[in-house]
Amino acid sequence: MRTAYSVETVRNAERELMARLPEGALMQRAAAGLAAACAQVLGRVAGRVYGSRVVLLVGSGDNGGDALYAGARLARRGAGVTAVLLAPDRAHGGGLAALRRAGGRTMSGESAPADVARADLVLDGIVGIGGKGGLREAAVPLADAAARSRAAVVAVDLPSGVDADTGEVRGAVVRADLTVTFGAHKPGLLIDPAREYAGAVRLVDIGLALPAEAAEAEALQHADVALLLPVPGAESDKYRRGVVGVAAGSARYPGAAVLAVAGALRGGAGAVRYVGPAGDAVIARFPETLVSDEGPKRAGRVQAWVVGPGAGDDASTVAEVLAAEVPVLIDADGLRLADPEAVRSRTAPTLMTPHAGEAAALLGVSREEVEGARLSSARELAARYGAAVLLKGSTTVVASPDGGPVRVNATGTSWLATAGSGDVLSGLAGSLLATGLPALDAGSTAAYLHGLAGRLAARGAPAGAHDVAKAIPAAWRDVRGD
Ligand SMILES: NC(=O)C1=CN([C@@H]2O[C@H](COP(=O)(O)OP(=O)(O)OC[C@H]3O[C@@H](n4cnc5c(N)ncnc54)[C@H](OP(=O)(O)O)[C@@H]3O)[C@@H](O)[C@H]2O)[C@@H](O)CC1
Ligand SMILES: [K+]
Repeated sequence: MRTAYSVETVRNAERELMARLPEGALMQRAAAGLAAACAQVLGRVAGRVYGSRVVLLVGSGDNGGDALYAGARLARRGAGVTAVLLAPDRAHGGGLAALRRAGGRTMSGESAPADVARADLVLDGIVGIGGKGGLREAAVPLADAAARSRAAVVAVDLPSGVDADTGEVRGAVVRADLTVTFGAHKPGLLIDPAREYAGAVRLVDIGLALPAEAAEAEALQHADVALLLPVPGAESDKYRRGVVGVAAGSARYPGAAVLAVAGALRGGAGAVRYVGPAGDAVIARFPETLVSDEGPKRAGRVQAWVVGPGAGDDASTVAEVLAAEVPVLIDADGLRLADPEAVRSRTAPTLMTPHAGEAAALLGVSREEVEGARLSSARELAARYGAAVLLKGSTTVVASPDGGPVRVNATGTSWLATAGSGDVLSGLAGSLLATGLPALDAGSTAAYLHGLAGRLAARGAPAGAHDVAKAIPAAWRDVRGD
């Protein structure tokens, strides 16, 4: 699990640890890890540290201090290190002295872009967790020069200018190839749009003790998902494995039903019941489906429902499903048709799976606002509806109605932005709900498998939603290491 903590939590842990350590010890740990990472990068881009050209972009806080001390370590190994001081009279004194002792030189910002252009490595120490808003004006030409240069850009703690707590980006920011972060991941390193600017992320342990219950966001990894995946025991029959009901599709959109069933069949439930007008299309493709056209109430027992994909304007089916006392996943048209009060008053878990446009409509804001503030949008929707919310997109986030860390999915790929891919995801997540996984686990596990399946199906070329569904078993095997 990659776990991210808020700036406040990190600062508290830092204070506690600092009180027990000699002054400056934490910064030395950070700088040592940072310098080691930079040395590796230099090995790749310049062949070696000795003789390579390093430019440090140094702001007025401790983030700049980290950069200066790391620069000093690289200078001692023979790198030519130049520190560009954005606020010369406020740069970290100890760091500056260390760099000068090691033979590094300093300069102010104006003539720096030329040096940046010639560098092998640019170390972004403009601002870290103490930053507010995007980059200030003086730093923008340097960030631009770094982006244009062939240098590798390594961000200290965070790409400067991004919001550490939310992943929001307001204004100019540094684009890094690698971010070396200290003590803990920050939510902004896991959530788009900020995540995209961080490049690869490496965590340097500096000994902070972070309370698990204070986590703000977490990203599942293979091992976590492997533990969550339901595996049938020797005693299982199809009913014990769970039956998922899919109420989806319409005469106009039969494909949504087929794709939701395609996902549901690969999500671990023992059987899939389909209810709706697309039964013939579903059976033609998946003869193992139990089909009925008598509505959800009369369909027979299920352990979870999926409602909404391709539903058109069929509000009564949505209402009927919401009245069921089993977990319900609401997607697509169902999100628009569901009565908010009926969702809020449900006693069994509900999982809503909007994309940014659907979330925006439910929140009464623009799509851009949701895309720029994924974390708060998902949390806000979850609180309003008393439901778990899986907000799909460049980073899929899943928020619980009762707070706690959001799950952030790291497996997504832009190849998944294809028609019908959401229908597959809803079937898959509903199937996992039917096996008994809680909504947060079902949603995040489904997003993980779905992302992986998307990658496996695409392998760098366009793939249709049905290809993604077909690749789910391979994703499952990959996660379990079979
Ligand atoms: N936590 C830990 O355990 C450890 C933390 N460590 C390190 O300390 C870092 C935090 O240091 P920090 O607190 O000094 O804040 P930092 O990020 O340098 O920024 C503050 C300065 O930036 C300025 N500034 C603000 N906004 C700006 C903007 N948009 N654009 C430009 N400038 C802006 C602001 O200026 P002012 O507003 O005062 O004019 C202020 O002077 C942390 O990220 C990590 O690297 C490690 O060394 C060891 C362990
Ligand atoms: K930085």
